[in-house]
Amino acid sequence: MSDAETPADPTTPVQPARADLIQIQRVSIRFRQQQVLRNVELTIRRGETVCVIGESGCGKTVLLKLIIGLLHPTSGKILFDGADVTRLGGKKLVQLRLRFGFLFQSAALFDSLTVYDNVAFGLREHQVCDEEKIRAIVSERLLEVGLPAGLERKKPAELSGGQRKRVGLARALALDPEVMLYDEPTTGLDPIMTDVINELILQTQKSSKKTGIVVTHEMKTVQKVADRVVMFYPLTRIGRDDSQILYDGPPEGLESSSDPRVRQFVRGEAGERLREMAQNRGGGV
Ligand SMILES: Nc1ncnc2c1ncn2[C@@H]1O[C@H](COP(=O)(O)OP(=O)(O)OP(=O)(O)O)[C@@H](O)[C@H]1O
Repeated sequence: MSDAETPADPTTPVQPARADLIQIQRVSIRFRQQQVLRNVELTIRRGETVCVIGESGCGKTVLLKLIIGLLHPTSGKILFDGADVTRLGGKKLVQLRLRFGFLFQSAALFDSLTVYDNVAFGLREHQVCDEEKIRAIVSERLLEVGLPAGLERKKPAELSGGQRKRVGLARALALDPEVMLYDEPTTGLDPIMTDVINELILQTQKSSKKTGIVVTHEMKTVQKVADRVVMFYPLTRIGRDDSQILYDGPPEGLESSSDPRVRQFVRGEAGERLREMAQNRGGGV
């Protein structure tokens, strides 16, 4: 009998929900010669929405993939609700991933399936309910993300970028996950649609008290949805003993951070990078 089938022992007191939902403990990852993360320590608490920011290539997406066991750390541990993700495989890993919803940069929809079938995909795959219930859930989720009726028969190629993101969000929410992972959810959208997606993320997080991790380059997204912001820095730019996390705190504190690298990043000031590029070319700015 698997753990999942073991009947609950009524004499065992119910464990209170663990406040520290995701614990990243001294995690490092290297791809061949390239070290991307080094001794990262980070705890995500249940119910909070954490925005992860940082320069392109500093390892934000790698971090999300480590959390759901798509990548394995070279060293260190990742605990989800007390279970060591790095040791899970097979059925247990599938069960773990069911507790997560993902909205990827590209929305990652199946091109050959209709909007309806895309949103229904996970529910059918994991046989969580019958078709009648699936129909009700799909309609509810599409309504939640503000997509008009009739759109469910279309294919992804017939949708705008913003509509595709919303279908991706509806699909991610279909299984009512505990944790939502968003990887650059507003990239490529116009400012209005960006705000629509930000608002949907905010509503999702607040109404169902989900835990959320949002990888983003958009400071408006950060200001709107984050309870907490974590800023990573590329390993190539820091010393051997320096922490890769430059900032961990509330969004309001970013602008006044004591670290000039944080202030420059959030203001989008390229000063240091321009000087480096000029130096590499052998000239001044
Ligand atoms: N599976 C992989 N194999 C080899 N290298 C990888 C793999 N996945 C990521 N990398 C490398 O790890 C580094 C960090 O990648 P990652 O996608 O996490 O960056 P990021 O911070 O999300 O960047 P961006 O903001 O541009 O999306 C990159 O240099 C990338 O080439």
